[in-house]
Amino acid sequence: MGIIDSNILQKVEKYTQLLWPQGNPSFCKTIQSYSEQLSKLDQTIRRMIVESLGVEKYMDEHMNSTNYRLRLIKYKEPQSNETKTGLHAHTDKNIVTILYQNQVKGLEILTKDGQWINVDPTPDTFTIMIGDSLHAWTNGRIHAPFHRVMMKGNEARYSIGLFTIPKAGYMIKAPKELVDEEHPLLYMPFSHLEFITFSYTEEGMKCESALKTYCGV
Ligand SMILES: O=C(O)CCC(=O)C(=O)O
Ligand SMILES: [Fe+2]
Repeated sequence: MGIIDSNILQKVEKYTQLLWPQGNPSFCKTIQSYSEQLSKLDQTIRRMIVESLGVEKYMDEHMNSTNYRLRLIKYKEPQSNETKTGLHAHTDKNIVTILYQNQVKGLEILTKDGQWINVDPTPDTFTIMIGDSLHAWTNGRIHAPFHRVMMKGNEARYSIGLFTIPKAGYMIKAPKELVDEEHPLLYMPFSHLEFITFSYTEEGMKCESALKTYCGV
């Protein structure tokens, strides 16, 4: 289930009507309040990234270039001793993803030296993932990791992801201050929507990095 603009109550109410035509105020309030609070965490993280790269002059442009989408996901228990893939290995295509989950393990991240490691968050932990669009905007300074969900055992896994997404029409382009001889431009400017569309094509799905294939220099 995916809710666009989940930090805006009217948008959540409109979506909720599809599931509960008579309305569900408690669901709406919970979703909106969760999204609003985590959007502040997202903004803190992005401000820290922009500052740490010394490109504060792009702060407003960057902060105003995004929307939020909330996704609620259920991974069924395999009900056998075999490990089953819940979600194939991928990089997120957006800016930042903030994940929260129940206490059923399954999320794995590929380290830069090629090892799959388990993510095992405590109930008071969020997992923050950088997506391809922020990786490209920082001209590769920040890594967007491959991750996947592997299910075993007999309990379902639930996760909730808040995805920060570039607004339609916004062109993702690394600030010129992040491009120099030591750091040549890695990706041509691109539209997130067009990149997503490419990533779902046969070519986009079979290449190792949809981002590199789509707009790599
Ligand atoms: O369920 C999770 O923990 C990961 C979800 C995820 O990677 C995604 O939706 O892109
Ligand atoms: Fe993901």
